[in-house]
Amino acid sequence: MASPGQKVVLITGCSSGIGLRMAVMLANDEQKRYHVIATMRDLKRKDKLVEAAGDAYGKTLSLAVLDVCNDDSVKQCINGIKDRHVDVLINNAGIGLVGPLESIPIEEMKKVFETNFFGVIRMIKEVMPDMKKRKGGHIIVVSSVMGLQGVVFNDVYAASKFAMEGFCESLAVQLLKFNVTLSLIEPGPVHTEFEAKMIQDVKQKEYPGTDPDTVHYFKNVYLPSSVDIFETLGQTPDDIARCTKKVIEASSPRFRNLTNPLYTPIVALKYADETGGLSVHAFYHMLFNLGPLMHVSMTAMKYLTCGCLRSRTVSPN
Ligand SMILES: NC(=O)C1=CN([C@@H]2O[C@H](COP(=O)(O)OP(=O)(O)OC[C@H]3O[C@@H](n4cnc5c(N)ncnc54)[C@H](OP(=O)(O)O)[C@@H]3O)[C@@H](O)[C@H]2O)C=CC1
Ligand SMILES: CC1=C(/C=C/C(C)=C/C=C/C(C)=C/C=O)C(C)(C)CCC1
Repeated sequence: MASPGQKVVLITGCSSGIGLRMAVMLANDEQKRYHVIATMRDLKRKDKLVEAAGDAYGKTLSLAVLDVCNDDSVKQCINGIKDRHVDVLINNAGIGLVGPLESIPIEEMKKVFETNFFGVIRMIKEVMPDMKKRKGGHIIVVSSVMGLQGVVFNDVYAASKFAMEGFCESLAVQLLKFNVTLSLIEPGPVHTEFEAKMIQDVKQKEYPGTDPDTVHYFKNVYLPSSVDIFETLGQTPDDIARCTKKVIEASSPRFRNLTNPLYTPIVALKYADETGGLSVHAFYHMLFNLGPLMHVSMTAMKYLTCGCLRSRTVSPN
């Protein structure tokens, strides 16, 4: 239970990756300002978190079951908290989906929206009314740079994060009236199970219903570039946890928080040309023309800082 003066922080998806490191970092705050309720859908996966939390486990960190896709699970978890009082809600749970669109069953796409979009909404709907009543609270949503700029072969995942961005932009204005803050965390590539699951998934899949050219572009052009981007620009889950802690502790937290300055130019491109042509053609050129010749991430960085970018990207060829 939280001690007087401690903020109650509830985090979703703490069995691995970013959620796990956020829980550990906040629970080990030197000034003991937080009581962390680290949630996961399956407590059988708790060992890594418990080990990483060390002495904080059972003191400033407690565990609870929560599946963001299940109404009853969300209600039960929040009802189990003293006075249903959550000061900071961190919506972190999420799943990826990558591959040629033709090969992905609609059911799999719905699972992505059910987790990344409706999962967050389900959490906010449960916690927000109490925050509004108390005239205080902070809702954090782990979105992604792919919520701001789409990436080839990540069509549905990017769409789920774009949906989240629109939802949050709309809700943030109303919440301000109730002194409730809403912040988005926008990580670029991060080394977690998310990346490992993607690589594992790709190895197993056959891509039925997809023409050989598309499979070739996905496997032999996109994937090596993606691996290269992760290697060159990838952050650690601790980087994201540190950034999120700063957002929680800021006197006036920003609405959008990009975590990776190296990735920022890739996102900024769309704001340089409102027609959208610049980013579509720049990414085409980087992937299909420059990518196979050298490391795409190095090329991307040089390319994006080049003054003649616009004239080089009006035509894809
Ligand atoms: N890694 C990256 O490159 C980036 C990740 N992000 C975002 O960061 C967030 C965390 O991902 P990351 O740590 O990288 O990936 P991980 O796969 O390591 O962690 C995802 C977590 O979400 C949990 N989860 C999935 N579905 C549910 C559910 N229905 N209910 C509760 N928990 C669930 C997983 O639990 P379980 O163990 O049960 O599967 C796991 O704990 C996601 O929202 C992701 O979109 C954003 C930008 C980049
Ligand atoms: C291939 C490729 C790209 C890949 C970007 C990737 C792979 C980003 C991954 C982001 C993640 C994993 C976000 C998670 O939410 C760029 C840079 C757009 C440039 C064009 C070619």
